[in-house]
Amino acid sequence: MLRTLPAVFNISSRSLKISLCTLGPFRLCSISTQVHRNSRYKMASDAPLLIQLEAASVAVANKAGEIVRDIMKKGELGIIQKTHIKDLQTEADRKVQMCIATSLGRQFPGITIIGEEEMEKCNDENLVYNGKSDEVMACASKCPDQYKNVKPEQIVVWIDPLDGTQEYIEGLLDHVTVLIGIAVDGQSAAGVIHQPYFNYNVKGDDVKLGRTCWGIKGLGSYGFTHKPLPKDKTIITTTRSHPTPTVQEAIDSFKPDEVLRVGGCGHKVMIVLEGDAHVYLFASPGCKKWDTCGPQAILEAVGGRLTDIHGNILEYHKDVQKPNTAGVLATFENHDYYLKNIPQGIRDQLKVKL
Ligand SMILES: Nc1ncnc2c1ncn2[C@@H]1O[C@H](COP(=O)(O)O)[C@@H](O)[C@H]1OP(=O)(O)O
Ligand SMILES: [Mg+2]
Ligand SMILES: [Mg+2]
Ligand SMILES: [Mg+2]
Repeated sequence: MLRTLPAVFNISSRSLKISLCTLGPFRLCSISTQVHRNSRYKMASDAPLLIQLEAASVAVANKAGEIVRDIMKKGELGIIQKTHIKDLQTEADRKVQMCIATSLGRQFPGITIIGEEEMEKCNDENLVYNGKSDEVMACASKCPDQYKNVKPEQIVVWIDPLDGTQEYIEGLLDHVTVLIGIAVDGQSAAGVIHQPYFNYNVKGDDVKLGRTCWGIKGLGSYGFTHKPLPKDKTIITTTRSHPTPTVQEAIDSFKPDEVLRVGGCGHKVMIVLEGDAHVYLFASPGCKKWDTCGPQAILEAVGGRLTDIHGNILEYHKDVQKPNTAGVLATFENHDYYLKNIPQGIRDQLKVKL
């Protein structure tokens, strides 16, 4: 398997060019496909582009959840190793990325799409989906002023087709999420966290499997409920499958009453959003921009924050360094209190590389 860096998907007006950067000599693989001048896109309601893109992202994330469940049901995960033993990829990672990237790329020519996995030419039109969430489209009139006139060239869509691959492989299915982040002028603006296995171990005929949470900064976040955090203790959520001594040292510095060790960036941000942990702390460069762009928008749309461990706002323009080299700190409230708590020794170990 070619070990690749993320593909950058630039969709020009008439053809779809996929440039793949590999660890070896740079390989430009351009696949020209007639991009449907999507009449629906042209004649679409006069909802702002950002609203339409978020609506399409919610809809395609639900479709992606079906793919994730179908592949698990079939049991042929097609696991391969990327850069190291804890950096795996399955057929679900590959297929979901193709589904989301192709579906959004065809509907919204001119946007930039960056995915975690390598892109191959779409070989199955059943993967292409151009629905839009009614719930999101109904918010068109409430689109925040700063996003009303956003143009395609201002947008970068960050796709983590399957966050929590390690846990998916190990069968910890409720740790798995599908993440879509929408950045405008390099700043996280909107996001989708889809949980394909939400409720999967709840019995009952009318139990709905799967859940999609979404949010737009300046508008709000939907699909979950937040309960007040306990005042008499500190609960931290952090990695279960990528621990390092620095990650542990940072956690110890908070003297937590409880540590929830679970997989997935999206899953841990959901834990913070729902009020089950005061802080998500990952003092490691392991997370990438596709892990954080979407969850950050949803969190910030309800007053939370997601920064690196120095408190810097993460950048999401198309040329940004993909790894979040200075870690992740996410809170629903009191972000500065937790930031101040991180020892200088930890900060010195995790430098920002833009
Ligand atoms: N060392 C690493 N190598 C590869 N991916 C990592 C690493 N650390 C974190 N990640 C990515 O960040 C996510 C959050 O980390 P964790 O689950 O350990 O809390 C992981 O699910 C994984 O995303 P992905 O599963 O999409 O590859
Ligand atoms: Mg991965
Ligand atoms: Mg991920
Ligand atoms: Mg992933």
